[in-house]
Amino acid sequence: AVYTCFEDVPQSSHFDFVIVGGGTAGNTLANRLTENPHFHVLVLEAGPSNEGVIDSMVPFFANRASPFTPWDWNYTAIPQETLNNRSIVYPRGHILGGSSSVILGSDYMVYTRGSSEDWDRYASISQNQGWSWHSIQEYIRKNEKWTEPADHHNTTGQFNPKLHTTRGVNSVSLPGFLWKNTDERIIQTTKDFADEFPFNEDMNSGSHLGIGWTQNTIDGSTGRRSSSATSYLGPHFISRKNLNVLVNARVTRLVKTGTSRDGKPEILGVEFLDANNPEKKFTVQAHKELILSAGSINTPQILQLSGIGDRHLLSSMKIPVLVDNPSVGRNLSDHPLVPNIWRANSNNTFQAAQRNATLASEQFQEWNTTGKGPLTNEFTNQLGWLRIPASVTDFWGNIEDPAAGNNTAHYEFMLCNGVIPGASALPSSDNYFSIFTAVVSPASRGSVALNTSSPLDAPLIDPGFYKEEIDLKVMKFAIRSAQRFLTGPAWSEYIISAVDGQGNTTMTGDDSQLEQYIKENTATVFHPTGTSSMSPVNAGWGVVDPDLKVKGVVGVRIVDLSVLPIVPAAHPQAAAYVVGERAGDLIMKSMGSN
Ligand SMILES: Cc1cc2nc3c(=O)[nH]c(=O)nc-3n(C[C@H](O)[C@H](O)[C@H](O)COP(=O)(O)OP(=O)(O)OC[C@H]3O[C@@H](n4cnc5c(N)ncnc54)[C@H](O)[C@@H]3O)c2cc1C
Repeated sequence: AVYTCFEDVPQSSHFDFVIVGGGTAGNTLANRLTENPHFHVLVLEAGPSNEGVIDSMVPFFANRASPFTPWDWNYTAIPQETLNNRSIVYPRGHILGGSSSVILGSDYMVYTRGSSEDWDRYASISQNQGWSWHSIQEYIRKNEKWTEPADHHNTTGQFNPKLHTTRGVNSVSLPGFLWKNTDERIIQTTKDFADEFPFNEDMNSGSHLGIGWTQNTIDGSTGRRSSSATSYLGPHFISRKNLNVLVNARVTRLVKTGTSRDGKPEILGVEFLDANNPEKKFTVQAHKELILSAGSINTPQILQLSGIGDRHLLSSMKIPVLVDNPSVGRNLSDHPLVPNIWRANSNNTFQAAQRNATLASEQFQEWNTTGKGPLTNEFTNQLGWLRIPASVTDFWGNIEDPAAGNNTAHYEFMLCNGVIPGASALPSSDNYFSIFTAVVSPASRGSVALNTSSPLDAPLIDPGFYKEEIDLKVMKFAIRSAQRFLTGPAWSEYIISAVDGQGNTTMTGDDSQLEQYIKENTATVFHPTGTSSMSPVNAGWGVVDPDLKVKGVVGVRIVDLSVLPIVPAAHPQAAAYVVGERAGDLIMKSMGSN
């Protein structure tokens, strides 16, 4: 069951596994471990329950769940020199379901598995074939539950049914509401410009290049978002006697409980604050393993607060050093994103309901009573995964191509029928079309580090955008590519003119004007990864072994997106689910339980 008060949690003295963070990967693991009725699991989640949070249920209200709400950690990144010293908002889910429950403005419920080369690179970096594309297919099948889109439209040619299954846990669907005015133009342009913008029937095959229909974590039968909380903690799972979830429980540090025979600290305890009783610190101990699933920002923060990290940083905060590991919090990779907006000759865009309260209310009623209509969708019906063509000579100079291989994208298009509410300021009049561009195989790296020794203070988050100039070059190419896309004949009567960005910058100017446009308008796609990276056993770097056990200690694994060494060229919630599923498998096997 889900509890709001620690005293109400039964068997509070005996838990085999304690999972810190009821997010995407954490809830997946909690579900799999409690398939064994003898394993008692406690999940400690800092945020509130997702029950009744309408903004987290309605796909099109996704942007309202974050930022600056109780369901968000409300982080801001440190000022980025490369973005004219701007500090950008850096949302993270603070709610049961974690970041799979909050989806803001420019990012959605997009379900993308990445390219096969991304996963094969993880296997190669970690020297463990269990992370290869071939090996993770079983976890994709355990995760995905394909559902018909909410409007039951004919989906022939919009996905490849052979790649999908209805047997998993987490609902996935195609768009449940079609925007004919833009859907048809986008697909037509993949025919008109087939060389540069080829159509891809299903970008989740492992070969993701091209433009195709977006798959989302939405349950088409209800028109509602599917998160790790609604799926893996759904009614027939959360009723298990051995599955206990405590919300409003913020873990402040891990606690050493002993020393192993080979002299390593054994860590099975956690200290946490219960929002109902903020004066008191609680501790709880796992009997078998402690799992950190607090996500790419909070997992390294908790490690550092517990004395696991770079000794120079820890000493400067007067935190006793348990394990000196400079890799903790380093190696962050994320996707920078720029919204590109054009005035459109249409009155059938997102803006119609934004400016008409009666229409907005009708759309909500339709969603609420029938599970149909425009609110069953997120914001993009089509995505593109694209590369700098080999014909562009001298693009990379001496720099090694940062993509995982020749079939992996350098940049992405998210194509939207208007200005997305919350993602950009809504102009007071007219209608729009937008293409969000993102650098999806970045060379730059950032970091997460404690700002103070207080667990209640936000860490310093540095996404490191454009630290490597090549990423800026890729973004320039991506925006010009978006402009080329709209020169297709399908758009000639539709696109009126490009709209200026923040700070009166324009995307249509020369190289240096375009650079200013990028610097003033870059945000994050919210995909930080790699801050507790896995590395080969006995490597001189990295935070966890390929079985996700924390190096240098006994008792703790990390099970969230922070363990993947590089952000995939994908929206990474599917990857977080894969990490949760594989961790379940690894732990069950190590306990002799399957
Ligand atoms: C606004 C937004 C939109 C996104 N949109 C998409 C998308 O459309 N498609 C996609 O594929 N990906 C998307 N992502 C990225 C994706 O959601 C994340 O990469 C993924 O969910 C990460 O999973 P995780 O398990 O690593 O962490 P999370 O799901 O973030 O889970 C971490 C959990 O730990 C909890 N926690 C943290 N610290 C503590 C603590 N001290 N004590 C107790 N609990 C703690 C958090 O509250 C949270 O519930 C989005 C992310 C955000 C923030």
